[in-house]
Amino acid sequence: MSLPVAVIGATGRIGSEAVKAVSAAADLELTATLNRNSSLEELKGTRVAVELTHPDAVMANLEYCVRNGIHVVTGTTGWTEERLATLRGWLASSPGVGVLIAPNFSIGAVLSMKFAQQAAKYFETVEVVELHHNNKADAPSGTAARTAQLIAAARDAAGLPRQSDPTTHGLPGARGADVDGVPVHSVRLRGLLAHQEVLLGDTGETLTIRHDSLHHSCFMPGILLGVRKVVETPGLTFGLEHFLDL
Ligand SMILES: NC(=O)C1=CN([C@@H]2O[C@H](COP(=O)(O)OP(=O)(O)OC[C@H]3O[C@@H](n4cnc5c(N)ncnc54)[C@H](OP(=O)(O)O)[C@@H]3O)[C@@H](O)[C@H]2O)C=CC1
Ligand SMILES: O=C(O)C1=N[C@H](C(=O)O)C[C@H](O)C1
Repeated sequence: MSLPVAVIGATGRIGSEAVKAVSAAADLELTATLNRNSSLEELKGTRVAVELTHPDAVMANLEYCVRNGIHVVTGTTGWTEERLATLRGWLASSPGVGVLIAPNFSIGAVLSMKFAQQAAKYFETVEVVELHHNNKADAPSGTAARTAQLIAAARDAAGLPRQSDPTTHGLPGARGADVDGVPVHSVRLRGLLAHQEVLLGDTGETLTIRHDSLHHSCFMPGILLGVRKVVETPGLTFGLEHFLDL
């Protein structure tokens, strides 16, 4: 029997690709496609909602799904500790429901985050540069924020001090956003999709870990994996790496 799956944000750049991917999967049945004007009542009969909308919309969508026993796979950005705590509260009242939040569904991007995490303790300095299309609502990207958090945690665990910044003269923003002590720089450019470089430097050498998403199809294997796994994984899973054998 196929698994009933809906896509919320089905008219969007990634959502429209997800509609095609779910439709093409023999073990999944596309039951509903929702956009900004849809009623969440259309999710009736759905077991997994793929949620790909906007930081302003994601919380209401997740609250409805969790309260109605619908598992969720979301890639929407804008997560804060406060939002995660609210979501955990809803999940505590619906213990059988699973939610996967994936800052990035692309396998290459997940690997690049892992590699950055592994390299972090060997370099005194590290900065993240993310580059995206010019219609993106959030900065830094969810992937860059997560990458910086993972790097910072790895540095802390290894006993490395916070990086010092010698800048005494500069314009606001010139050194990027500070994510747990890691500078993150955001570029928005027509023609790009999603790209990231982690730059690590120490005496006499640098290491650059770069990932490029060239088409939204790169996110689909991760979304489909998430849909199949989330039904058997109650509670909150943060990061696709937990569903991969890394
Ligand atoms: N985790 C990952 O791997 C990836 C995550 N993303 C994230 O996914 C999200 C969507 O990205 P993208 O597809 O580029 O965005 P788009 O703007 O192209 O699409 C957004 C979709 O969400 C709907 N939407 C927007 N606002 C609302 C709202 N207030 N209520 C309900 N629905 C709404 C839109 O409907 P309508 O057409 O009616 O406006 C549209 O279907 C972003 O947060 C992005 O960062 C993107 C790519 C990969
Ligand atoms: O908005 C996008 O396009 C993307 N958003 C996600 C993010 O913020 O990290 C994932 C990927 O970078 C594409």
